[in-house]
Amino acid sequence: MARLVVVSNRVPVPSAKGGTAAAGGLAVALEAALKSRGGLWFGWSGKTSGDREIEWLEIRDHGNVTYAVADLNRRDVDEYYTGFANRALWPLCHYRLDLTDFSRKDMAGYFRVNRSFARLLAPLLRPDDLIWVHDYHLIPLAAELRHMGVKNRIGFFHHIPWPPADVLSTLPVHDTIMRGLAAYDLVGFQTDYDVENFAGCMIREGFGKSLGHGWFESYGHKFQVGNFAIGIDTQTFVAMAEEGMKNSIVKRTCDSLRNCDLVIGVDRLDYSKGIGQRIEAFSRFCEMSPSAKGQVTFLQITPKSRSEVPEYAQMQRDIAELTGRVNGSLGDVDWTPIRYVNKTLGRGALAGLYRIAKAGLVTPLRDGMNLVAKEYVAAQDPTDPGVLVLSRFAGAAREMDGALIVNPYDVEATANAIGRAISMPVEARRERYNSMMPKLLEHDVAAWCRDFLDVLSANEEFEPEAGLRALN
Ligand SMILES: O=P(O)(O)OC[C@H]1O[C@H](O[C@H]2O[C@H](CO)[C@@H](O)[C@H](O)[C@H]2O)[C@H](O)[C@@H](O)[C@@H]1O
Ligand SMILES: O=c1ccn([C@@H]2O[C@H](COP(=O)(O)OP(=O)(O)O)[C@@H](O)[C@H]2O)c(=O)[nH]1
Repeated sequence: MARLVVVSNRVPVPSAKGGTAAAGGLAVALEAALKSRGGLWFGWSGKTSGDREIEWLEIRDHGNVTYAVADLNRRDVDEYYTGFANRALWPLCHYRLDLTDFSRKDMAGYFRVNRSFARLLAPLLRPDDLIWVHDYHLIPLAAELRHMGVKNRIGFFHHIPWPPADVLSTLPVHDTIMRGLAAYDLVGFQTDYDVENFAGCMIREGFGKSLGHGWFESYGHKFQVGNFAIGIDTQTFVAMAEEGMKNSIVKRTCDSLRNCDLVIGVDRLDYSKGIGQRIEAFSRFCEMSPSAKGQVTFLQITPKSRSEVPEYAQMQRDIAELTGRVNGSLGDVDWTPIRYVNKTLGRGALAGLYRIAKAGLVTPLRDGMNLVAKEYVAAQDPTDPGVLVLSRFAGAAREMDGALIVNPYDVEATANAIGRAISMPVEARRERYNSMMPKLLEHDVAAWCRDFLDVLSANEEFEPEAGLRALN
C-alpha cells in the first residue's frame, strides 16, 4: 500500500503527554483517519515565530504517524491565515460577502506561503506516495508541487461549503483559485450541493468542461470531482459516551442541574455557526413556554476561535452581551437560562454532556458538514435518546433525516423545534435515532478516508465508467 501523505494547515502534533486539544472538525477527523493507516502529516505547527522565513521543519514520529511541521512568521500568519484564508475565502465560502476583505497583500501572502510549503514538502516525498491536501488554506499547493516536477497522485478535500458562481466570482483571484483546483487529480466536497456549485463555477465561468460521471477537463488537465461526506469515529464516540457519566465535568454538570432538562450547543465561536440566532430562539422558546422557566437550561460550549480576525473579536463581544441580556431579563435568583462557556472541553466530557442533553442544537447559518451534529446523535442512550435540532444549511442535514430540520434564520420556527424536541415521546425519539445511527456507523471517518483514497488511487487516466463506479 502506498504511503499516505496528509497536508493540512493545522497539524495537531501530540504533546509529550500524548494528548492534543483539537477543537475543529478537520483535525479531529484526520487524527482518526491517520491513526488507522499511518503516514506523514505535514503542515503548520500553529506557532508564530518572529520574523524567520519558513525554512525548517520539525519532524517527530508518534506511533505510525510522522509529523512534519513548520512555524510561520508573523507576516505569513497575518496574510496567509488571518488575512486571505479567514477574511476572504472563509466568509466567501460561507456566503458572507458582507464580511469579505479582499486585500492584495493578503492574496500575495497566501500564494507565497503555499509556495514555501511546497518547497518544504517536495524533498520529503517518495515517488509512490499518495498525497491528500486539505482545505481552503492550501488550494494552490498541487499547482506549486507540479511546477517542481512532482508527479504523484494528489487529491484535495474541501471541508467547507463551495459557493455558487455568482458568489465565487466576486473574489478577484477566483480564476487562479479554480486553476489551482484543476491541478489536482481528485477534488472532494462534503455534499452534492457543493459539487453542483463547483460544476456551475467551472462551466458557467468558462474555466473548463464536464466530461460526465464526475470528470472535468480544465486548463488541459482531466480530473475527478465527487462528494465524500466526512464522518466521525462513531464506535469510539459511542464508547466514550457510555463512560461519560464517570467524567468529573459531566458529574458536576448533573449535580448543578438538579431537575432541569439540559439543551446543548457546541461550536467554535464563529459567525457561521448561528450562535446569536440560536440564543434568540432559546430565549423565544422560554418566553413561549411558561413551563420551561426554571426547568430547562441551555449550555453553550464555545471555544474562542480566530480572535485576531476583527469580525470574530466583534462577535465575541456581541454574543457575550446577548447572553447577558437574555439571562438578565428571563433568569431568576435560582435559574440561569443560558450557561455560556468559552472553554475547549475534552472529547470525553463532550460525549457525556451530549448524552445527558435532551436536545442538541446545531443551527449554523452555513456549515461544510458539522461533526458536532454526528457526535450528538452517536452519544445518545439508544433506549432514551435526545433529539437533534439541525440547520438545513449544515452539510450534515443531507444525511441526518432523523433530526428536526430548521431554518436558523427563522427564530420563531427554531424556538418551536426546541419545544418539540424537549417534549417528544420516547418512541418518536427512538425512531429518529434508529433512522440515523446505522448510517453513522457505516459512513464513519474510516469509510470517508477509504472512499476518497480508493478513488484517488484507482483512476490514473480518464475513464468515465471507472469514475461512475467509484463515485456512485
Ligand atoms: O483551524 P481553525 O482556523 O481554528 O478552525 C478549525 C477548523 O474549522 C473548519 O472545519 C471544517 O471542517 C469540518 C470537518 O470536515 C466540518 O465538519 C466543518 O463544517 C468545517 O467548518 C475548517 O474547515 C478547518 O480547516 C479548521 O481547521
Ligand atoms: O470544546 C470543544 C468544542 C469542540 N470540539 C470538537 O471540535 C469539532 C468541531 O467540528 P465541527 O465539524 O462541528 O466544526 P468546525 O469547528 O470544524 O467548523 C468536533 O469534533 C468537536 O467535538 C472539542 O473537541 N472541544
